[in-house]
Amino acid sequence: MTIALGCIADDFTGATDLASTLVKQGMSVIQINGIPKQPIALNEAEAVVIALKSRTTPVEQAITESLEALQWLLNQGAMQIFFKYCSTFDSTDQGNIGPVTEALMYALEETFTIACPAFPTNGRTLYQGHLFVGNCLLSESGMRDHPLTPMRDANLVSVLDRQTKGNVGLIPWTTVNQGVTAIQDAIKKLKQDNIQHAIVDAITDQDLINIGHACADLKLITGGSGIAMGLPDNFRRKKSVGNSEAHFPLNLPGNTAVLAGSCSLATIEQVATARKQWPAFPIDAISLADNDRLVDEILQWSEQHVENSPILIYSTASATEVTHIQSVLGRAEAGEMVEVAMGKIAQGLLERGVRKLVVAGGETSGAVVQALGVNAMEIGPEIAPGVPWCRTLGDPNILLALKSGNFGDKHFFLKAVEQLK
Ligand SMILES: Nc1ncnc2c1ncn2[C@@H]1O[C@H](COP(=O)(O)OP(=O)(O)OP(=O)(O)O)[C@@H](O)[C@H]1O
Ligand SMILES: O=C(O)[C@@H](O)C(=O)CO
Repeated sequence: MTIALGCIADDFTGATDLASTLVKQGMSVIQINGIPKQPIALNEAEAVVIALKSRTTPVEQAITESLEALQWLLNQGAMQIFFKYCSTFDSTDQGNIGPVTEALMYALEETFTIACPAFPTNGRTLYQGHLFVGNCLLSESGMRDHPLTPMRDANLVSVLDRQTKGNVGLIPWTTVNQGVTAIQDAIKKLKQDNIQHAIVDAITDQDLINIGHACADLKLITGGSGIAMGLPDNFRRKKSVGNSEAHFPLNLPGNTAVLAGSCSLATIEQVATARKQWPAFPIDAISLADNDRLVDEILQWSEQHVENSPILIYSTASATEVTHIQSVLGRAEAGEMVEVAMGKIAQGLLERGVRKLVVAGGETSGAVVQALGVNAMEIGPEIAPGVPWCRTLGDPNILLALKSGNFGDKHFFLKAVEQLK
């Protein structure tokens, strides 16, 4: 059995977001964390999402890993490749979206692709090439102050142009709104005009479905999870996928914990709400650098509470606090240090009987999933748009919810735990 769609996600929360979108559209999907080192039972999966932690790694490393993932997916028979990045286009002028896209295009001998991060259900829309988050431009949203990829330009044609060797064009909403044939004609015209990348406007789910249908014959599609909504239909038309429903019970015995390493605005609110209900431990990043016993202290603290209640452990801090911490420790160093600590805390929590774990933040989720050695997961019920519960395949046997920093309303952590009852 070969797979139909092969996906490469540049972070772990993004991967579950995409996998959940495909599952909701009736595809059977497995998420694999990292490039598989051994054969993995694909259990008749129609799509595989390989989760990488390549959003903020050095460009060359992101390219190498993405190409390895590509080769693995092609070896499984993938007929189309999807490169998933963040709905807020998280990247820097050096990359990694542009360089990874171009490396994948070269390897696939493809001369054209689209870039569409829109995700209207979560407030990300694209108009005239400009990305909006809710009612403000990306550059005026909380993403302005992201700890690793501050986004200060909302014009994605310019942003992508700075990251690519090829030429970047636009398929505007006036075209997208005319439907599939108009989008296909625009793609033909852009190709004739020697354009290699098109930012594609999208405001509604119907726009995304039409764009997905119009791109049935592209070897590579890039974007957020929204654009994947139309893809299962393309394969269904070719009779290469069926209509599956993913369900598994959320009744695993064991303790429950939430680890938040995201400093995004939605997570800040979610932490503020949950800490009023549950025992909570704030991690001070500067103390983490000074005190090499802090992780052990946190785990000792967890032992006093975790049998009786879900617990929350968070490094989440405001933009002002993060700026201060980064001025003391360095941007990358602070991020890395908190991620390593979160990985060790997650390992310690599993040793203390935690079997249900919510993690907030893509980089944080990557660090935690890698520390726990979770190789693959299947996708279960959604807690909020873009965030499903997942069940690990193999050891350790746990339930995981990997939440993108800015997803979910302020009750998200409480809702996630409520679903376990
Ligand atoms: N208090 C802090 N000070 C400085 N850096 C921090 C702090 N807390 C967390 N970090 C780092 O900030 C980064 C947050 O990125 P992460 O991807 O986990 O969250 P996010 O960007 O909000 O989520 P997503 O990528 O899903 O949108 C991580 O590298 C994390 O270690
Ligand atoms: O697209 C999104 O916003 C998310 O899936 C994500 O990638 C956050 O890291």
